[in-house]
Amino acid sequence: MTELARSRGIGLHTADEVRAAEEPLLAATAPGALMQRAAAGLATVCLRLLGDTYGRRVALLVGTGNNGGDALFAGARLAARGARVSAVLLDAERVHGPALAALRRAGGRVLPAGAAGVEATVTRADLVLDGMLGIGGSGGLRPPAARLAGLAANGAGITVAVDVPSGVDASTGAVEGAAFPAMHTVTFGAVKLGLVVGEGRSLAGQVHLVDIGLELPAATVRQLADPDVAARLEPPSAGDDKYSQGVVGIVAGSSAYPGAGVLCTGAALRTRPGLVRYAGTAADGVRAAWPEAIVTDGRPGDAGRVQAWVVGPGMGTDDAARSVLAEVLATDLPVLVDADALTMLAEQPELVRNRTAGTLLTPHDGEFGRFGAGRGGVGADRVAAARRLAADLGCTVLLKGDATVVADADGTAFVNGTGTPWLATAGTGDVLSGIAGALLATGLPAVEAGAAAAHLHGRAGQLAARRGPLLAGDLVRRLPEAVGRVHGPGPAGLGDSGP
Ligand SMILES: NC(=O)C1=CN([C@@H]2O[C@H](COP(=O)(O)OP(=O)(O)OC[C@H]3O[C@@H](n4cnc5c(N)ncnc54)[C@H](O)[C@@H]3O)[C@@H](O)[C@H]2O)[C@@H](O)CC1
Ligand SMILES: [K+]
Repeated sequence: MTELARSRGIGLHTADEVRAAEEPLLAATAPGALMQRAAAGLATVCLRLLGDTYGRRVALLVGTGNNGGDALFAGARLAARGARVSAVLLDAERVHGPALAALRRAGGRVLPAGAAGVEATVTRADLVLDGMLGIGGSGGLRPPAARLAGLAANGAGITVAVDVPSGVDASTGAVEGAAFPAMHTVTFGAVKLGLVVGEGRSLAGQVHLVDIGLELPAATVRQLADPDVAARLEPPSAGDDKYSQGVVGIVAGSSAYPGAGVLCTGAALRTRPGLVRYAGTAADGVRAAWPEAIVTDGRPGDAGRVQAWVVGPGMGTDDAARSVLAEVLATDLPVLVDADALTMLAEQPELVRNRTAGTLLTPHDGEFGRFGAGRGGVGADRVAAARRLAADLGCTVLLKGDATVVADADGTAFVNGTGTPWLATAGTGDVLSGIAGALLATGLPAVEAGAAAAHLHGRAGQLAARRGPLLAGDLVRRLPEAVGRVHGPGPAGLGDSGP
């Protein structure tokens, strides 16, 4: 197996996939065995978070399904270790019977959601365990559940979600109304896609995966961690020369606004310094900033041989820009299309429909909405949105966001884990394009180049933000460190494990 095939990243799964995988396992194991595995893993994480358990107050928010059962069985384990555990039942008539009995046997207290002492119980708890809704939840939280989520948010305790924060769609990360704000989510059998994308990402906090023996199908959506990105970013070998590491050509910026050209070219150089070419009207600015680049103020065809193109950031949308875009897309080379080039492409999508080489589109939500398949906006299911546009155009779409999504026309997708809110700054998109273009030129498939670039970009953002507010230029300066970081010995966890 190649290094790349081994480094496939962490699989992300939908609620339906998890339910389908549970069925045969439930049939093959003793009744209740899976729930005990889940509860044991859950209790272990809670014990670790609590530190000293004896006498600590734990509130369980208990819904009507198996998610509530997990919380109750875990609560019984914590009570057996000396914690003072109270279970708040959303519906006392519909609750997992054996789990409730186990909590009672262990000395736990039980009260209905409407009881007078609920507010104090939840807000003063050292740890609040959210077992209201798991993968069986749908739609927004109903009022009693929404109220409990609000109390937990205002309380002082550590908030821990069981499997998925209640109110978050486990498959999409969408939230309708209120949701439980978890500092930690203990999830069973597989990392649910909704924990790492959309609103679910920030509501899930740190994700802990408990193995309960599920055998899942190969994931169609994955998240790269540092070692996976390192495998896609081979250092040059002894036989390499400046041409053999992948040469990217950049068309970005303009004479009036050279910044995008400078940032994009710099990012490409700092990612893959072998050789970067630039062609466009920001030539003077790029030459002054990056003497290492080979620069022409002519057309792309005058730039010399490249293995991939980046076209778009700050290039304008006039007739000259349109003809440059058409020239680049008429090549049989991989092309990254960003910013102004996306605006032009949305009016002429036929320019990419029949391309045979990889085409990577990198829209933000506004640019996404300009395409036919993007009308109506991105919506709450960001992975589905990226897949829709990719399938419509027969290309690869990198949809920027808090958790950037990269999707291929065949449905293969990645969700990035390293994004930081600091990246919402002018010029950071130009940097991302430079990184992804440099990786495209190494021969990586567009979806992989996009995913690895988003990861590196986020890492550079995390590193730069440690010193305070970041500018796009700081990202370029931090790129060598980000590359070093992914090659380092860090643990192979979810991609957001920090700088
Ligand atoms: N199937 C299994 O063997 C295992 C399941 N596990 C747990 O079971 C969970 C799934 O259990 P369930 O399928 O029982 O489903 P849930 O426990 O997620 O919730 C289902 C219940 O919630 C109610 N509900 C749905 N939407 C609601 C809303 N918006 N507001 C209020 N109530 C709502 C439904 O009426 C139903 O009674 C998993 O997330 C996991 O925590 C784990 O114990 C591992 C093993
Ligand atoms: K939950």
